[in-house]
Formats: sequence, C-alpha cells, structure tokens
Amino acid sequence: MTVHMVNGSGIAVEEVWRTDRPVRSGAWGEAVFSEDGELLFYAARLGPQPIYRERVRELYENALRFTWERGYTDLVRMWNLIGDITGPNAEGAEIYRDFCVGRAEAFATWEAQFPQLPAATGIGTLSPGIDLCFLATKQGRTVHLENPRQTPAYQYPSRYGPRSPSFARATFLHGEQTSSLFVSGTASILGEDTAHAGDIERQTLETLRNIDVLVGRDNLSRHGLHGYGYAVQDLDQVKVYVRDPEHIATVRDICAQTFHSETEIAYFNVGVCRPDLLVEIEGVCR
Ligand SMILES: C=C(O[C@@H]1C=C(C(=O)O)C=C[C@H]1O)C(=O)O
Repeated sequence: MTVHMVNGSGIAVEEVWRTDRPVRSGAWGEAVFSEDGELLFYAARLGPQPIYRERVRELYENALRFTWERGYTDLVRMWNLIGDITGPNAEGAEIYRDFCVGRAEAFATWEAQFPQLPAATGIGTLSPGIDLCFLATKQGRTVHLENPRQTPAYQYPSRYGPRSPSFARATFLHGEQTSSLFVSGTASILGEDTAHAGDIERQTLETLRNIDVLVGRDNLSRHGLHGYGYAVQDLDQVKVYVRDPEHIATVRDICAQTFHSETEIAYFNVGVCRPDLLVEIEGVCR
C-alpha cells in the first residue's frame, strides 16, 4: 500500500514485513492481504468522505470479519493513516474523532471475537482519506500492555471525543524464535491530558520517557511478562512524526542522543491526532 506521507524533499520510506514461511497474497473486496499461516498482513484504503464514521465502521467490520474467518484471532498492530487528521469533517467535527466513532462501533460489534485491543497508530497523512493496515496472528500469542503514566486511551473522557480511541499502548508478540514488543504511537500525554503544549523539546523528552516506562521490566512484569524488559534505546523500526517542519531538527537532535546509531529511524512531517501534540514516536523492541 502506498501512503502519501512524504512531500517535497522528504525521503520516501518502504516498510517490508518478512517471514521465512511461504506467503499467500490476494485481494478481498477493497482490501489486499498476505498471510503465511501464522501472520496476516491486511491493508485497505477508504477514499475521502464528508463524514467518516459509517464508512470507517464498515471498513473495520470488513477487516475484522476477514481476519476472523481466515483464522487469525489475535490482532497484533494496527496503523490508521488519516488525511487531514485534525481537520473538520462536513459537520465541523475533527476527522480523527469522527474516525474513532466508527472504529469503536466496529470493535463493539466484534467484541466477542476480538475482546482485546491491539497496539496502534493513528496519524496524519498528506492526502485525504484513510489507509488502514495491520498485522494479526493466531490464538494466544499476544499480550496487550498499558502504561502506568497514561490513562488507557479507550478510557479517555468524552472531552476528547464522543467515542474513545480503540487501542492499547503496546502489544507483545510471542514468536517461535524471537519475541517483539510493538509500541503504539506515543506522544506527550500524561494521564489523559497533553503535557508541555507548545514546547517541542519537552514534548519529545516526555514522549521518550513514556516509552521508556512502557517497555521497562517493571511494566512488562505487571503484565505477566516476567524476564523481559527493554529501554527506550532498544526501540527499532522507529517512526517519528513531527507536526511542524521547523521542529524536525530539534526532534532529530534529541533522537540522535537517545537511539543507537544503527537504529532504523524514519521522520515524517504530518499531523498528530490532537491539535496540541507536536510529535509522536513509535517502534518495535526485540
Ligand atoms: C498519541 C495517541 O494516540 C494516537 C492515536 C492512535 C489511534 O487512534 O489508533 C494510536 C496511537 C497514537 O498514534 C494517544 O492517545 O496517546
């Protein structure tokens, strides 16, 4: 799936998920998929809509139905790439909040099959419409985590939207050879509120601190993952989303001081899910 997230002099990024098993690929309605019997990758695009919630509900219900019927019972990691994410829909409501209504309704319909929410990202793109892609796996291989520094997103109060966002802060995937901790898009939110509005440096440092606590040994043990523990420096396949181009240099400097020199890291100048969030970071620990 090609998503418009880089403009002008930006560097295009290609993300490839590999497996050592034979892969079957195909199309299903508006979606495309690849699967190897253990993991499913699904991608679908929803074109621009005046009001999104109904079409998002259909998009997600189709995705969850396909996933379940193909025998993949555990959602691992979802990406929601949303054009003009904090812009207004035809009713004047933020597109992101409109999106969250449709997503929450679909998860409510499929709660019996998918009772737990996975790690996710909901971030802006540079073209209208919504691109959805995700990884799913077989029974019993995932543990979904929350962050003691943050209110679970699905418990955000209604001042952040009529339906709260449907995602966990991270998902741990038990692999046959290796395990992976998928860290959701993380921002400078403490509890349920944005911290350090207007201050890119402090938002970036708070975001990194949130990730450090999320992936740390204490938090993993709290979720029954004894013997595992990471630090923010262990994050790889890092994606950094920066709202304002003039902030990119500052964020790059802070990330350069935080991550190992060999860390794969990509920067995108796109909108974030709240108007007062300036930066967001995601990645994978292995
Ligand atoms: C940054 C936050 O939310 C963002 C939106 C998400 C979504 O709606 O799926 C997931 C993670 C982030 O990309 C947050 O609420 O902490």
